[in-house]
Amino acid sequence: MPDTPDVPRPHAHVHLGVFFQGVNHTTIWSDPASGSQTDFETFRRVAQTAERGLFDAFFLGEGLRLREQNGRLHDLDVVGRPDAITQLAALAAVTTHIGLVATQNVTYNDPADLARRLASLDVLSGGRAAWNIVTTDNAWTGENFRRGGWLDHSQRYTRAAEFVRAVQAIWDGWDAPEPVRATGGTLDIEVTPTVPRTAQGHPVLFQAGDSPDGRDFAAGHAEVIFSAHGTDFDDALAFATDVRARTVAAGRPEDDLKILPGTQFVLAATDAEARDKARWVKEQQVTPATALSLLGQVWGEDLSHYDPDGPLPAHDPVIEVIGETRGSPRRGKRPHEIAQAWRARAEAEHLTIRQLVIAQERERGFVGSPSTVADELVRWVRHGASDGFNITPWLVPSGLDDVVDLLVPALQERGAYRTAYTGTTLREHLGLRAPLTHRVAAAAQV
Ligand SMILES: Cc1cc2nc3c(=O)[nH]c(=O)nc-3n(C[C@H](O)[C@H](O)[C@H](O)COP(=O)(O)O)c2cc1C
Repeated sequence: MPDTPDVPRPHAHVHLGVFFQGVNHTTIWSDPASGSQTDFETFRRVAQTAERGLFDAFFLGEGLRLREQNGRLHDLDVVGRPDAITQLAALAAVTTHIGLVATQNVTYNDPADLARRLASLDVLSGGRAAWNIVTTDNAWTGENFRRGGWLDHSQRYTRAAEFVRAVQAIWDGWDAPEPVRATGGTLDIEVTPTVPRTAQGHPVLFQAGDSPDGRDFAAGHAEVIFSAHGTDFDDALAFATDVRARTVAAGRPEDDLKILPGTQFVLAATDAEARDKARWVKEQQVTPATALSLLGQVWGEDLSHYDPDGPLPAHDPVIEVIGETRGSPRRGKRPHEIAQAWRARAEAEHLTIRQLVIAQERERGFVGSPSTVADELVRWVRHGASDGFNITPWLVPSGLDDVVDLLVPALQERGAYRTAYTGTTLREHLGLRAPLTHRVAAAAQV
């Protein structure tokens, strides 16, 4: 790619992570080749494949309580996933370079405990750990914890900032003469650090949360932002531009915060074949049970006795608003309006329940031959729409094989992907500077 102002980052490389989604219907769990979402063998194969592909990181989300709909579990197709830090500790033993990212929330954890567990993972993995900081957007998780309930949106980010400052102080305070004291509206603690400093200073800080408060929090504290802007270039560029402006406003260089959107790749020998495959993937993702479960969220009742290959319910939804707190991506929206639009579409296009739910599924990610997708990824990073991608394979554990065997070489041919790991820590893989608190401390000493 030529060195022109039209290409603002002509030498930028693509960073890749793999997002193992333990629940949700992005992964096809019904395929005969699918592994179990709780079996270590599935995690091991995905992590080792990603490491073979020289990925920066293996990434796990977190859910401390199963999703519910009208008092019933409604995780789609599979239910339950093991604790992230425990899984990653096991993976540290069977990998050598890949970063290990644990999503952990700040609403229900405690800083001293979480600082210790994350630092332990970082020490034991030789500086490969990261913490994806989330606030958790549902109330029912709070019922699991002694504080009960949850915090409202702005309080969650106040708590997040106090929590992260406390954790960093604990990590940085390892050799300090006095215990670390951290106070604020949501905490008041005095901690003697228990784990030595790590090979990368301290774990890398990721963040996932998309509101203005969430973006400001990332701009102030995080080193990588995991976003949901991973399908449309213009949308991703607008997000990246906004986040970089916030990073500069927080007094940091704009490239201090790397942007890795979650996304999905469907690859085949030709673009046309990939489009056919993408249609098939979408159909497999929405199983009959998933179609009825997603429909039930809109109607506000259990519709599992309906025929997924039959028409939509003739009656209206039994709720006025889709519950804020029960794990629906359409939460807060008006079910009567959605039902009306869905019925109209089903009638006009002669769609059954399942066909309609499939048609309503949003596009996710990139579809094409390895060379088409590689060109597109290079365009994204070299035009600043992201620094790379956090890929959710649609099948585990084998769904990453073609990415590593076909897409990675295509990126390497374009000079946009490493050909070997040059460092050992996740901070080095991502090209990050020293932790922010270390730089601030060093500047204060000059
Ligand atoms: C891409 C992305 C991934 C997320 N992953 C998780 C997760 O694994 N566990 C969790 O509890 N919350 C997760 N969240 C939710 C956030 O923690 C946050 O509670 C939610 O986005 C609401 O905050 P916001 O209004 O700032 O976006 C995620 C959010 C985003 C945008």
